[in-house]
Amino acid sequence: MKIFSKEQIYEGDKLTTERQGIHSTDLMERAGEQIFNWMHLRMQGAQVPIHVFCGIGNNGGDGLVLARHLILAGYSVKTYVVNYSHKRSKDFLINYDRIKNVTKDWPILMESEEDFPMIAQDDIIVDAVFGVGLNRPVANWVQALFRHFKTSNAFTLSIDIPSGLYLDKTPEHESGIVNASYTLSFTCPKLVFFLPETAQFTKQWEVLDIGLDAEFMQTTQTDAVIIGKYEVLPIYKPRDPFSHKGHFGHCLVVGGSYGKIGAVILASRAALSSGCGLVTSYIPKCGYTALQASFPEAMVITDNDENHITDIHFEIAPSVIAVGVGMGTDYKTISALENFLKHNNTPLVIDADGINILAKNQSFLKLLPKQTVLTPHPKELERLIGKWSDDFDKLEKAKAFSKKHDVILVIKGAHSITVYGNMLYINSTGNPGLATAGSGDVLTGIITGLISQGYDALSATVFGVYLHGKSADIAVEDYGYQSLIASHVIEYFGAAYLDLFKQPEPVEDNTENKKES
Ligand SMILES: NC(=O)C1=CN([C@@H]2O[C@H](COP(=O)(O)OP(=O)(O)OC[C@H]3O[C@@H](n4cnc5c(N)ncnc54)[C@H](OP(=O)(O)O)[C@@H]3O)[C@@H](O)[C@H]2O)[C@@H](O)CC1
Ligand SMILES: [K+]
Repeated sequence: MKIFSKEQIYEGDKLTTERQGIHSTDLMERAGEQIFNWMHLRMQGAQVPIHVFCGIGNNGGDGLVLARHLILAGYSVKTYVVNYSHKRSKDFLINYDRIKNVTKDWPILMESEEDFPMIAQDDIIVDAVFGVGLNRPVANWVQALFRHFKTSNAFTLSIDIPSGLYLDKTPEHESGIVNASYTLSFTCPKLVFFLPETAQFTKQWEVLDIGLDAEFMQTTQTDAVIIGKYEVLPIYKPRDPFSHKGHFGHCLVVGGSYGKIGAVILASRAALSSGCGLVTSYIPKCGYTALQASFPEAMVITDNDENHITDIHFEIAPSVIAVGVGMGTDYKTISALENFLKHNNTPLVIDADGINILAKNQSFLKLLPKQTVLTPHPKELERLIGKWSDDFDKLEKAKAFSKKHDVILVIKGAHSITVYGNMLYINSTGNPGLATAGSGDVLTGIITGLISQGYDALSATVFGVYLHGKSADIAVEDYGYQSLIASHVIEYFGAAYLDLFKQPEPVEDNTENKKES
């Protein structure tokens, strides 16, 4: 699913009215009606007090349309205008008149804290104060209103975006943002729903289709995409019934150190379970028995050193090499990595201490083959690209780093984001159960295994991140968040692959994107 920019949203709006021969007020009517239908389906006429807070722009206009429909359907509604500016939008004013014609009274005007109404815990708040048009800090009294929403503990439904969130930057003050229980977003989800600093402001979200022009939706290129089943299905390579293991490549996993051989076992098993033909693990001597005993499908090459990788030298011709899991940053390992990189032309996936070594020795970066995949967690990313001031700055720095070194970066997190050049691929699968030892090693193995099967590095990364999360989503049904461990994620890969061909999820459902409340 595409994530449109602010400019693209306004452009889509304009094109739709032109091409469908409708007025912008009609589009607003559709938007408000969609929200009404969503609420009506769930509330079935229940007489719960609903407080609809409207701004003075088009987000407020949506709120007025909704309030009118709710009133006409017999709900108990109070409508407020949060009068933060006198510059009212044209479509707001049209709907301001329309609601007056229905209620024979103007909505309640709010201009300061004295105007705040009582809101009981069992009431419903509709937040139509600011939409995507927010472009400067929210006035203090409006921030106080948002705090008033929060302290009421009432269910808060935000229209399009929780008010106070910008589309393209991190807000100045956390207290100036509505804490939405649910957000109904038009046309596409917003990037801020996926970033660590702002994701917390909506517990769940859903996209409502307001019928924007189909050609615009299909042909507009966006620089951010959400990766769900529909996006990965075209990537999937079906198996030829006459294929044999030689067709799916040979992965070499280099890593491990005394006490951290398990990381290599996990990555190697994950590579094989993701479908590669052969796996060889390259480890210090101390891990030989553990690896052979726990993972008999692997072949093993040992370093001359007992406890560390000190030389990366082999006679085989792998199709892809993973480096770094459990490897440590011993000075002999650093020099082994440098020598290896100087001679290597095979595609690489680098994780964990491999990334830490690159971060401290940035001259090694120019030795990487094109489209090397790096899978840092946030701390490793910071070491690699430097500190960032906020999430948007982080993404800009990651893009610049990716372009400069021609690498694919996976920013691991609740919504892992693959960055390549200017593009962001935001993963929709995964759950808090993945915050557990070894889950990163498993991801490294999957991506490596997919590259060895002939997926290009970017497709392998995007698909690998998706499968990793999907496998955890299926496994968590059996283990719960607390008991899920990295090995389970490997065991459930099969189910994750099979899930690709289950009945496709309906677009409205979006269950992959709903967070735990
Ligand atoms: N295609 C779609 O998706 C559709 C979208 N629709 C809806 O339109 C919404 C966008 O509406 P919008 O452009 O009128 O902006 P909105 O957020 O209502 O803000 C209003 C104005 O407030 C101002 N302002 C900004 N910051 C401020 C501040 N801190 N304090 C005070 N004032 C501030 C700023 O005006 P300015 O003063 O800068 O000229 C801004 O324009 C969108 O989210 C969706 O709900 C649907 O109706 C139909 C189809
Ligand atoms: K809003």
